[in-house]
Amino acid sequence: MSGMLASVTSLTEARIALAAGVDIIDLKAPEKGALGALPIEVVREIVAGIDGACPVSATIGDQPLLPEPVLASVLQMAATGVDFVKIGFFTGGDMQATLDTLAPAASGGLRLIAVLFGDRQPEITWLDAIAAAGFRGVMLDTQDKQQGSLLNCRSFDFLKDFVSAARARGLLCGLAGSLRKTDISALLPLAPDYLGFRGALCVGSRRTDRIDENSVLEIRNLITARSIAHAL
Ligand SMILES: O=C[C@H](O)COP(=O)(O)O
Repeated sequence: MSGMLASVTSLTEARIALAAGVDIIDLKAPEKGALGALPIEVVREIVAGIDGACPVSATIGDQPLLPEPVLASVLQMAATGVDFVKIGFFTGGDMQATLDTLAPAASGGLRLIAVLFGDRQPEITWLDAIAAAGFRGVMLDTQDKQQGSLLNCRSFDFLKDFVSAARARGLLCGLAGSLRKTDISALLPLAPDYLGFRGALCVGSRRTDRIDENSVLEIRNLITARSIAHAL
């Protein structure tokens, strides 16, 4: 049964997501990019406000995979008490050197999620190095939010192979990327651990606008209903 991740920008939005029954509350600043980071003090406020009622993840911002800056951002975000720290695999860095630098933090208990971008030609073979570095999970998202849904930029077979490869390596697996409610029926048969949303939850489907409670509930209920139907 797949779960639902909702990306929020404030404690008010986090409480709406919690009340709707989402499975992961994800903290990010959409106006700062694909994985924009919220200010540390806002993250702390939300973590305190949710108070363990639901797993919370947070992004460290759109930054190249450079070992020391990424490690510093990860440690700072982890110190807020979030359950998962999400790291974008942006170009312009050294993926293996960064994974090597993060591995001790992962083995020390930090639950790290690698976010790959379906619109940036990710390689499924990267999952070997991500798993070897001790990451807890992996997501396939999109970087350019103007290019439409994840389904517009990767084939269904690729998504199927990605989810299977993550599962085979013991990695939690999420699919996201400008997903719309009409994408849910197509994606749930792949049985990712969760589907991630921001844009579709927002007023006018504008990811930088506020989330709309009814949209959150509608997508939550669609995922639940379609998962049950698929399981029967
Ligand atoms: O992790 C999930 C992402 O926040 C999804 O955001 P999006 O729907 O704007 O692509």
